[in-house]
Amino acid sequence: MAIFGGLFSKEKKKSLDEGLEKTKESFFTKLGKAVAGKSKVDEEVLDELEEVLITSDVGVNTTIKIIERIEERVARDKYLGVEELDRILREEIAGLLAENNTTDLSDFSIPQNIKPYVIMVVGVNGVGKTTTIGKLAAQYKKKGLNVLLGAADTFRAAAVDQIKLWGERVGVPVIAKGMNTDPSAVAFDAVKQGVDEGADVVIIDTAGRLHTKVNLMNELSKIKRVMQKFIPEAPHEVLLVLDGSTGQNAAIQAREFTKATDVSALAITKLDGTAKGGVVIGISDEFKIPVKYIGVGEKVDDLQVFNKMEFVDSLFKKSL
Ligand SMILES: Nc1nc2c(ncn2[C@@H]2O[C@H](COP(=O)(O)OP(=O)(O)OP(=O)(O)O)[C@@H](O)[C@H]2O)c(=O)[nH]1
Repeated sequence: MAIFGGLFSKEKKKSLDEGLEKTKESFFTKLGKAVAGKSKVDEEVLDELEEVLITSDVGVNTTIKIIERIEERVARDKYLGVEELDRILREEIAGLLAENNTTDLSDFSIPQNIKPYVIMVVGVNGVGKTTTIGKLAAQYKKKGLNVLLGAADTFRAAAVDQIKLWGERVGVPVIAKGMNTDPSAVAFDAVKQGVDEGADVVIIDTAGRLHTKVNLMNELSKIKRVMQKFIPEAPHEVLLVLDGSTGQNAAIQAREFTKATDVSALAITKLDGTAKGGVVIGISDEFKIPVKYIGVGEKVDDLQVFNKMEFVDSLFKKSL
């Protein structure tokens, strides 16, 4: 597979620790300030900790849960030294995420008994949808799967060009009809071709117009209806892409989208360039939909399969 010699970087793959560097740095700086000069975890320290979690984009509801758990521990253990706060916080966050019964993927895999496995990708403009599709296609291709992409984001000419470019880079066919064509017609053709040619995975890009607009939701419903003419169960996955660097905005988008369409998986991108990575904790806690992927860079191999415990471990590992 010569193409991957050039496609996947020869440099050492970016680790999760590297990807979360900014989040970690900011989090521990704030935490350090919060406990400076204190010896035990008391109400004042907990108030400061609450502030640290909220300003780290963990989200209000998840922050309250974490603080309540630590309060219970303080009440139980009577005395907790501030030097234990890191460990306790890590345990409580890990415990909280473990209670969300979503299953983490172990690698980039798709169910073996579904062919083609149809993934419809949704999300607002600029969150990294097309990039995520390209990265996913590359991972599936690397596994020897036949992938086909559908350029159903026909709202902007650049979106069609961008996905075509990814198709060329990765070496997978792209079904496109150009700008302003009917997105459901593109989805129809992509799924039909996927079936005709025995593709393993069909990934459909969709327009990222404002999720509050009823017409976008109608459009997504139409795309679904049309592909269901070929495969009644399609799409097998609706992947919502969120931009992690927008912090709480990403959580708001997740709420809006999940109300409007049956999202079945989440991808949170751009964690490398931000100190707002705490948003992943809030989103993993709040939604019963699995966070399947996280983006930690622009390169093709900077998409990682999300693992809750690895994420928490990495967040609390202080140095690289
Ligand atoms: N640093 C970083 N940049 C990313 C990541 N994922 C995507 N990007 C960048 O984010 C920008 C937007 O990504 P696109 O894939 O064009 O986003 P989109 O949602 O398809 O946007 P539209 O095509 O405008 O709808 C691009 O410059 C990507 O390279 C990531 O994980 N880390």
